[in-house]
Amino acid sequence: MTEWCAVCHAGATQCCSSCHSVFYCSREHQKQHWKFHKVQCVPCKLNFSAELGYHTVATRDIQQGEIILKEDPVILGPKIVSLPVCLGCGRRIKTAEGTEIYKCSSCGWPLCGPHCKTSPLHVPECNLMKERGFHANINIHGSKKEAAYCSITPLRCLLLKTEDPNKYETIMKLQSHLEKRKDTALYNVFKNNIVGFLRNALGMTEFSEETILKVTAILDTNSFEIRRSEGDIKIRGLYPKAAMLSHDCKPNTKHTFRGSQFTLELVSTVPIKKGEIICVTYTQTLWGTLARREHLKQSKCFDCTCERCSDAAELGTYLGAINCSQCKKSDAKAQSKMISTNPLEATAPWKCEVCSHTIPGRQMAWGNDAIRQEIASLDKTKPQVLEEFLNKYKDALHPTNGHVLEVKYALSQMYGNMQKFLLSELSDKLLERKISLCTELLAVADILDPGATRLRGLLLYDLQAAMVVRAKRDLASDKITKTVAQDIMAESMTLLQQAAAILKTEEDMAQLLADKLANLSKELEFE
Ligand SMILES: C[S@@+](CC[C@H](N)C(=O)[O-])C[C@H]1O[C@@H](n2cnc3c(N)ncnc32)[C@H](O)[C@@H]1O
Repeated sequence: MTEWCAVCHAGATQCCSSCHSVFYCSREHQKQHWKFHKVQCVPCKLNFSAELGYHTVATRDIQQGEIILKEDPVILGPKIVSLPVCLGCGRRIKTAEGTEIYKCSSCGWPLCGPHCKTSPLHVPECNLMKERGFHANINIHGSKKEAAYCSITPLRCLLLKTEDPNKYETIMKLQSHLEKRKDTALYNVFKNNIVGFLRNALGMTEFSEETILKVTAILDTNSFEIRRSEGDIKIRGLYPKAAMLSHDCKPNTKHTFRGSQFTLELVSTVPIKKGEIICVTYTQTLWGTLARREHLKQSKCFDCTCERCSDAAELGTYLGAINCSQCKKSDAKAQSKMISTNPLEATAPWKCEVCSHTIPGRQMAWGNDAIRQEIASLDKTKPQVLEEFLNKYKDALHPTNGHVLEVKYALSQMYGNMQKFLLSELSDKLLERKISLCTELLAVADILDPGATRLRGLLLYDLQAAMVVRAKRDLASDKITKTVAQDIMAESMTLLQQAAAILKTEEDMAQLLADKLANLSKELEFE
């Protein structure tokens, strides 16, 4: 196929080596065009299909760990249901016993302090509320989520209509699924509180109920959740280019949010071939298919049919599986697994792979909900509570069932990291437990969240740290020779280097890992 020069439209002989999607007749024209092209130069392009709608595909082979896209948000704001956050910077507002929280003197919304009053994020809404005579009266109670925040991000989008019409138009072009959402129980609630607040309390009658609900639905369909442990931030943002990424339950990218602008950085976690779809996950990797598909249907209005969802064994991980109660009666050792007879149909019966015992799909869904609620109610500060949970369900749930993995992951993070369970203070038994938890979780992550993913990075980091402590103890008690200890230390160094390569894009981990690598290098030099 003939390509044409982006500058003079003559037949082109060369293309941009970075994105492979713009062509030139000569080096001179490529140089001339760079000042326009550099802002659009990404190794991906937009495609459309009946199944996915708009989605993004690679325009050249992309290596693992490459930055594919950097994008600033067009809007940032609180989530629909949010813990109290500062409307100036997005940080969590914490209330200490007996202390007053700071509130904006103009509009009454909680802020970190006077400096956040003039934040560009907050000024437009603050001016509007002041102008319309609205003063918020929010009482913050500890860590209770506040429904009042639900209107703020839609309000910020609507204010762009006059402040920045181009951004407003970009937002309004995004997919909303409004027709599917409109008559749901959730959107009936939004009619009262978001539409009611904006039109009645703020007098924004220039925006119809339909437009306000559309903006709300666009946010629900396209927002990225922004989590940052540093600064305790959990808000949402709209990134129109990144919003074109489709979902897959085994994604090939990860993303982080950098700096005070919350710039989204999309990084490939595995090598991606030219023409392949570049995807993210809109849900949780360690959830089973029933839970993931239900979440995607509710929040993003589609039925996921990806390779993982279509496979009852979840690519061999058996993440949704339970143990068969009938088989166990005849053979206590058998771990016969029950999996769905049709994973793309939530009500399909589940069947034992060995004895054909079946249970209705609805019963599985109830069981999963009950266990999810039980996990939510567990005291996550006490490892023994989580160990008791695992013990209680060891006969019923398969060892790699998503509920079990969620609790095992929490335990792997507690052992070695929390007060009274610091790595150097762990008993030999608990140290062994930490190593086996990390190893088990890594085996699943290697399949479902492979490559340079945060989950694998954190697990590799934790695993190597525990291996180093165990090797030192074993050497001190003459259980192993110095040569064996050195081999283990070298293996740990390899794991740490892998973790560092994966987590170097994570702002909160980069420095910690650099220090760790330096320390371990010194230890490796030991006699
Ligand atoms: C953030 S938007 C992505 C852009 C969207 N495809 C468009 O055309 O504007 C999310 C929506 O894309 C569609 N989508 C994304 N991933 C999908 C998938 N794996 N299967 C089916 N639809 C998908 C769904 O309609 C979903 O609500």
